[in-house]
Amino acid sequence: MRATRNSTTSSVSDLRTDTPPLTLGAVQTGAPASAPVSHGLPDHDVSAEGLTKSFGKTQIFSDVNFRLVRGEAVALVGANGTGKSTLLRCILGLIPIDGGTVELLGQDVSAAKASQMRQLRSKTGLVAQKHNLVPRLTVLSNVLHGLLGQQSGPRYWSQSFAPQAARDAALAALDKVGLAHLAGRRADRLSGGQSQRVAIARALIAQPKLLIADEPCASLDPSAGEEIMSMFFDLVRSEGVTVVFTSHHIEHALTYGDRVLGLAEGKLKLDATANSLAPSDLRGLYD
Ligand SMILES: Nc1ncnc2c1ncn2[C@@H]1O[C@H](COP(=O)(O)OP(=O)(O)OP(=O)(O)O)[C@@H](O)[C@H]1O
Repeated sequence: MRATRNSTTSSVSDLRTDTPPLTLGAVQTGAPASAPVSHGLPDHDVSAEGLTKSFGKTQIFSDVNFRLVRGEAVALVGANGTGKSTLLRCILGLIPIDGGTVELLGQDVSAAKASQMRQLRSKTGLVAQKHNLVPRLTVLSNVLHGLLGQQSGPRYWSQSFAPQAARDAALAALDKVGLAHLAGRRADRLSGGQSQRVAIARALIAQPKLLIADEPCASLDPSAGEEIMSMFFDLVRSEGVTVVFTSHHIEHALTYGDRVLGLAEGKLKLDATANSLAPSDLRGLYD
């Protein structure tokens, strides 16, 4: 837990007024445009410049700009329907964008060929609110599914046929989430919290560079949700994975995020380090 928070940052409770965006640009922690590169690779895993997205005639957001530094955990917050999931889908190249650019792991997503997108997806993982496990398959087989982006063919994800190395990796991933003892259980015999742990193991087995977590504990009761959040962030931090997560809990955003991005009224209204914010600074974003 973060010990103290400085609440000197202006409040966002006035987001519905015409006041300028709270801190956008002022406390930006992402790498600046001219940031040096190390080993020929950019030191950010995701960047968006002038990102604009509409569905039909409805503009969801426009001119969104940010950079996510490698290894940081970024909370994406905003009221229902402000476009958080849409932004995550744009980052992953799952839906076309209408303006600007998104760079994912050094690749312009809009310009990527299908083979490049496959490669990118094998380096990214998704943990969603609904865990989407295959109910009739074992826990181990479900975790092996996480290798699908890297290996083709059913042999790599069937518990019976997967190579020993893949099964060992799946067991190791299950061990990390405390569920190795349930490897042989059918997924539909798990509790909600256990299912989400399996989903996390499935995302981690591929050793992703970037993990997107869309409300990872929204379907769980508060105590299971706390356990999942704490375990998930311990794991991703120990493995140095860059994470973008959405949450409707202000405390989760501030506790688990290094940085908070806030969407409101079709704009990125907030980009600030978590330890510069107090809960009251975020309340306006959730209204
Ligand atoms: N495929 C789509 N076609 C048309 N409209 C869409 C589509 N996907 C999302 N929308 C609309 O875009 C807006 C943003 O949706 P999105 O799911 O990104 O919001 P959100 O901030 O993630 O919401 P929540 O917090 O409730 O999950 C909503 O008005 C939604 O109805």
